[in-house]
Amino acid sequence: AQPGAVKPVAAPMRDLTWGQLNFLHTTDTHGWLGGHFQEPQYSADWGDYISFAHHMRHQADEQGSDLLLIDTGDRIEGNGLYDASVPKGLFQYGIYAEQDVDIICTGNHELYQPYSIDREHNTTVPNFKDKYVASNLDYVDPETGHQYPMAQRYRRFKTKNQGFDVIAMGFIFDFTGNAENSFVQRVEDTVKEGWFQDLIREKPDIFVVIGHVGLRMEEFEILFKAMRKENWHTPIAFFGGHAHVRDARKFDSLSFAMASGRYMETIGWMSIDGIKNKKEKEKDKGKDVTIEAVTPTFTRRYIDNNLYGMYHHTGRNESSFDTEHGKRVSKAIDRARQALNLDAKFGCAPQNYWMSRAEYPSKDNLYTLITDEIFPDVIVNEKRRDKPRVALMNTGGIRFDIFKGAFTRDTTYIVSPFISGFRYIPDVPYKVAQKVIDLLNSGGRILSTNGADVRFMAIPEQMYPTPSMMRMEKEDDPHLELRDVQKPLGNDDDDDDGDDDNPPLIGGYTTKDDLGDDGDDTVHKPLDFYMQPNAIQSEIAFPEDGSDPETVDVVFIDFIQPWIIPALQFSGGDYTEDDVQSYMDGTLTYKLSKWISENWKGEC
Ligand SMILES: Nc1ccn([C@@H]2O[C@H](COP(=O)(O)O)[C@@H](O)[C@H]2O)c(=O)n1
Repeated sequence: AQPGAVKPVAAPMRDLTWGQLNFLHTTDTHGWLGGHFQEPQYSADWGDYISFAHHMRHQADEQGSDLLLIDTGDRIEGNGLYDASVPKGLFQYGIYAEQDVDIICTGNHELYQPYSIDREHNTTVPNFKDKYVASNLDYVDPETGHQYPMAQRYRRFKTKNQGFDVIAMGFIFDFTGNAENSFVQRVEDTVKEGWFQDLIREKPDIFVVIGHVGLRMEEFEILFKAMRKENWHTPIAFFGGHAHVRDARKFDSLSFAMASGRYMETIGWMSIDGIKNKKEKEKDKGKDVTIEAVTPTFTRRYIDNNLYGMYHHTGRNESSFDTEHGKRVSKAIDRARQALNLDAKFGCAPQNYWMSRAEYPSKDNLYTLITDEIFPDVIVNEKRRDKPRVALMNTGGIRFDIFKGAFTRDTTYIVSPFISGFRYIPDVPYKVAQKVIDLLNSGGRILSTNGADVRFMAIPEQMYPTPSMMRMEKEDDPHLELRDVQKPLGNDDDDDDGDDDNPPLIGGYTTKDDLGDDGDDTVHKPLDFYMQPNAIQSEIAFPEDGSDPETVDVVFIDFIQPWIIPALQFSGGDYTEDDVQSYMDGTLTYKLSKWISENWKGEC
């Protein structure tokens, strides 16, 4: 773990089940290679993960099973380690590549900016060579316009110990926000491609389909159906991401999918037993047993990313766990963090502000802080200072909670990593402008049928409800309180009895998935979760007498322009992109850090 990170706490643990073929899975790490400094359960860093994987591979070798490492994208954006350097990712790419990942693919965050697409193409793909798979993603050379696969479309290889014949593919969901030097092919089109149709007729021992795809999105279903149509008997293991949740889904008795959370909080574990290789299948045929009888068994665990759990699962301890390689990488992370001055303090948060652990609006809610205190101060165009305005942003633009205490350079990028700025449409009749926020928050179908799916403004966890989310108590409440749903760890361990042999439960993920509710490796106390709106709004410089203004400036974070224009049109405003202008200089990230340094001056 990094110097200064809180130590993990003891907790009741569930063991890992090993099979013939085993996997460790990371996804949506978003630059959190240093781990979580303030949350004990997620405080291991990338160097620790390297040591952990080393011991787990060793264990696999000893017992003659296999272990493969998977990563399903969104490795960048969301932490100072990536975002604070110029150019972005100066240290991140090299540190990440120290882990020996066996199958790796791309996420949407690698594709938002031309720069990060180029880095993927000229750095990550060469770093991982034949381990990188890009089944529906092309790179487009900006100079020549030449379009070609970002990496190989699939990977076929034999596992080290069991000699399983594996065919692996790597997908990204049908993402449309990618920059022009990339091309994402819709999955429904990829499955019609000749190479795909030929490949799924092959008879490997197992297909491993990885993807930056939420398990409840339709892309994996399309792939599953296309594969099963031509290949009834080969097991398929899916690894997904994007939705930032712990989840597992059973497609049929031979196919299983898991997703492993976000931000280096979770390391996914899947094991498969009962896979038959070619020789065994032939033997069965001799005994007149048909290959239809092959029924693999799948298990899954969501490992909390901390040293307590890593020691537990490897049977090691403080003196026997670290490898030289792991230690070297932890040190490299520390050096990079220092070079980037990530601990530089902008201010002291007077309390915790939660994204979804507190209801919106309420005094502990981070979005309430933004609408009530930050926006009124920072959303100002000096030439239009006195003009009444509504200022809108999407809740998905905020990525993490603010904890009481030091708010650092690192925190700034953790909370607000994007480079989005503010635009506006001047002098919109208020009777038009006032309808926009409701359309963004509840006009889902109206906007979505016009190509602006409002789910994609919200935090990823809310986009595709999982069984955890379904465990709701008040279904018709718009600010739904979910009990027992997965939520990150809290430090509210009020049960603490100080008894280490029987450790008290600490708040954290209590995942429910298609296999049940025993997936988390750490038994947690559940935390509350409140659904948040897709977008939030501040009304600024409105008439003091409480009357409605005639017109307002509609100011919005640039990311939501594709929703704002149709919402205005549905509200009766005849606006197009041509009416949009820049409102002020500076990104949300910059405005936020400036506001904090001016307003949270206390000691911490
Ligand atoms: N410039 C951006 C980019 C993304 N968002 C929000 O993030 C969501 C996607 O998050 P993933 O980590 O799951 O890819 C997206 O739907 C937006 O809500 C943003 O606000 N600004």
